[in-house]
Amino acid sequence: MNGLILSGSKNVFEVECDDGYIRDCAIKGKILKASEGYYNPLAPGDIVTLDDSTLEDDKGMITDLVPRKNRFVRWNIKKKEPQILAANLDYLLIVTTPDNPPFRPRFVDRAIAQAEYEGITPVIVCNKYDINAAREEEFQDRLEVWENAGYKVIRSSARTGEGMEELANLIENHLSAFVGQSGVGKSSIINVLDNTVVLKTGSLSQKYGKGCHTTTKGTLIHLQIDEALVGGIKGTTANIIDTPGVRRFLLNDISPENLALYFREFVPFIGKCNYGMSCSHTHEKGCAIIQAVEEGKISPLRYDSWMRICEEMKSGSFED
Ligand SMILES: Nc1nc2c(ncn2[C@@H]2O[C@H](COP(=O)(O)OP(=O)(O)OP(=O)(O)O)[C@@H](O)[C@H]2O)c(=O)[nH]1
Ligand SMILES: [Zn+2]
Repeated sequence: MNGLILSGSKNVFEVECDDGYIRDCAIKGKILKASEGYYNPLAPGDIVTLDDSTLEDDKGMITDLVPRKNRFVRWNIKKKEPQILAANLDYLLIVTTPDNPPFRPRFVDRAIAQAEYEGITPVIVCNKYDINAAREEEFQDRLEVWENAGYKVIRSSARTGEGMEELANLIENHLSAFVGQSGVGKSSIINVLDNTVVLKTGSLSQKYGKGCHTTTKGTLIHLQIDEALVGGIKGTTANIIDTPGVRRFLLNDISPENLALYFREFVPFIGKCNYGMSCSHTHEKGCAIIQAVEEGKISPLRYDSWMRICEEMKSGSFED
């Protein structure tokens, strides 16, 4: 039988099995090959195979991992290992705010780059759009820069409901993961999309005798989207992985030399510099990327962001 990983830590995983039961499962025998070198072997969104012969009503053993479509990974600076936050995603919803917590465009740019690297579609959800700081020019400019580069930006407020229909229509029938700093409003958004979710997770925990909803680990949640958000249609669902709020988001598996490949609007110019692929795009004469910045084809804000992320990767020191 197969199952879907809802949550888990290093050893025990909550698996929603094809027969509808949710079981606590450990991995049978050695670690899974596909996950060697990672902090966690499995993540919410993973599909696994269970050992039929040892299956109990509430327990089981994981024998295999069904190959992933993609996975969203971050470098876990404390554990010094890459950490898989979610697997098999359709969208990565990068939640940010104009203020409170402070706007961190580079957090968003890093998350976009990592999503591009993994082949996941990133979407920027600018929550708390109701607050005054959202009116500031610098902030508005950034949102436009992302839009001009080809990314979808949803201006949302869990407080006023703005943008919630747009978000609901995007995520319906898909699997998406939220990433963002702590306090940007991920849980609040989920509660607006489905105001029964708290109740539902509560009864689920009760049924299985444990409190499974902590914010320290990612959890896959089945949403029944509020019908008012989807044109009055009942029974619209979406799957969401709520990842723990992170203060910093560090890139994994991407080198400073390759970073430009994951800045979408840089790609048409890569390889066209006078020094070809050995160009560092920082000072060289005849650099196609610098020229694109000068001609307004690449935003100076994104170029600056790219340069700072390159520098922090080389130096190993991170500001925000
Ligand atoms: N003004 C305003 N406040 C909001 C909005 N969304 C959330 N908040 C507030 O922001 C605070 C943090 O919201 P949460 O939903 O707990 O944030 P979170 O991203 O889930 O935080 P973590 O669980 O720590 O990762 C709460 O006090 C919310 O009431 C919004 O759209 N506008
Ligand atoms: Zn160049």
